[in-house]
Amino acid sequence: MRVERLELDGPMLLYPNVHADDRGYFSETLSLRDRTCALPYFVQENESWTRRKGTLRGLHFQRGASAQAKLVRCLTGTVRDVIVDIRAGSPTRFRWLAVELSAHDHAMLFIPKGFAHGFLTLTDDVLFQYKTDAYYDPASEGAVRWNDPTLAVDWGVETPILSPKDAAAPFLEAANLG
Ligand SMILES: Cc1cn([C@H]2C[C@H](O)[C@@H](COP(=O)(O)OP(=O)(O)O[C@H]3O[C@@H](C)C(=O)[C@@H](O)[C@H]3O)O2)c(=O)[nH]c1=O
Repeated sequence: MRVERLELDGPMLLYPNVHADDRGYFSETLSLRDRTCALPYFVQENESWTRRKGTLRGLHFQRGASAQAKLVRCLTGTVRDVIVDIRAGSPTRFRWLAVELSAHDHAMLFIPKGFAHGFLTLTDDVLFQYKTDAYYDPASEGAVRWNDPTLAVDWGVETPILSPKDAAAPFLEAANLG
């Protein structure tokens, strides 16, 4: 596993070893005995499929004791993945970063607790997988509007396809960050 630190403290890009041969490849995408970097114990694995390029899911988080660290990756297609530091007291609070994740480069993004997360599909047919270290808890779900002017995330699109819930998400000043 190769680890690439990012400009915010905590998130990491992880590149598992890939054993290629004539048939294709084999890769251990997660092993609890790999001590290359400290990862939490993941209790839930999620998968979402997105039909259309230009679809945006986010920016989402869970509050308090239900806060989730996530390990995310693309199984088919490519996304622009965005995380926003919403950690109380963090010197980089409200800074965001974006990385491209694609099925081709095998990259996984580790997102610690205390980050809001979203992604924009850059291709049709995106299969996205993520593990979380806390269970889904609808009562503690939070969101910030994708185009919040204070955050000013550069998504590279003006009119993404959104769920009704994400289209109506609160702006940062009204959001309950927990
Ligand atoms: C997140 C989640 C949703 N659901 C249900 C609720 C709802 O009926 C349906 C779709 O939920 P959503 O519209 O919230 O799905 P989606 O917009 O894809 O939400 C996801 O977005 C990305 C960016 C994340 O980081 C995830 O943590 C999650 O918030 O799935 C679960 O059953 N378990 C879960 O863990």
